[in-house]
Amino acid sequence: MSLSKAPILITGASQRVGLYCAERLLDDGHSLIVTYRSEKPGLQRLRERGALTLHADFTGEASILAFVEQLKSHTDSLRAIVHNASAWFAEAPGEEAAAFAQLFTVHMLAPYLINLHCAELLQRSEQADIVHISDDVVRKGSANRPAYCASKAGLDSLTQSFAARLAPAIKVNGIAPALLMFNEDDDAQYRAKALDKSALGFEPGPHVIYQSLRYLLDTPYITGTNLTVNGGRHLK
Ligand SMILES: NC(=O)C1=CN([C@@H]2O[C@H](COP(=O)(O)OP(=O)(O)OC[C@H]3O[C@@H](n4cnc5c(N)ncnc54)[C@H](OP(=O)(O)O)[C@@H]3O)[C@@H](O)[C@H]2O)C=CC1
Ligand SMILES: Nc1nc2c(c(=O)[nH]1)N=C([C@H](O)[C@@H](O)CO)CN2
Repeated sequence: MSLSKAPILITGASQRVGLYCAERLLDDGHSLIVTYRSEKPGLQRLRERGALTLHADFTGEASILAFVEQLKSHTDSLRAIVHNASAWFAEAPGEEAAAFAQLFTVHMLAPYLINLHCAELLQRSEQADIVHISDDVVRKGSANRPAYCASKAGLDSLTQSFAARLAPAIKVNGIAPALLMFNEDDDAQYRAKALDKSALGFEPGPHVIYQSLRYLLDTPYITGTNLTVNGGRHLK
């Protein structure tokens, strides 16, 4: 499938924030390519709306580079890359190294290799952006999920490095959310505790990430920046 104008690529867009932003970008008239790891109901709607859905499980260098080759067989340019794919879990006792490797791969190695190998596609677009979806938790660290937090901290470093390396043709920025959307299995106690951590105290939902993404895509003079979208967690 060859796409007309330079598409936007969002990784991990089969559900939740990625799926929501994909729908909004289609509403805005963008061509869209999304990656998914497992087939989910929302993907069919994206396909019906003309998005190209590519399967990708970022498990290591080979699978990441295989995805890049698959992507390049469908398009020779990109308007933007949104690195949204992510895993969020605490390392299980005895499985710490495997967990760290998995989180490093999805949050750092995949954005790193995709940016390196797809910069040429972005350079063919008049406006070009890379957006890394990070996490406000990097600000203070995480006792419960140190490996997750470290991998997101590494992603923040990549934001600055690629911003310096790819300027002026490509802007590179991050978005650092705190609580956006609860997961189904989050109980009432967890939800109350999480809401109490921010000054604004509510679950914002995925629209605040779309608003942040729209701002970064539309503003020509921002690069190397990490937008904090945390409801004022740093105030408490
Ligand atoms: N939700 C929240 O409250 C917050 C989210 N964030 C960040 O915002 C972004 C979106 O969050 P959310 O929508 O909750 O994300 P999800 O937890 O729903 O994960 C997004 C997608 O990433 C995919 N994924 C996971 N591992 C891999 C992998 N190895 N290779 C390819 N794809 C993979 C998942 O695929 P599959 O469906 O197969 O599991 C999933 O569909 C993430 O980067 C997250 O870290 C930050 C702070 C708070
Ligand atoms: N990939 C994911 N990352 C994160 C998630 C999630 O569901 N998937 N959720 C959070 C929490 O909402 C946290 O911000 C508040 O407890 C963090 N990252």
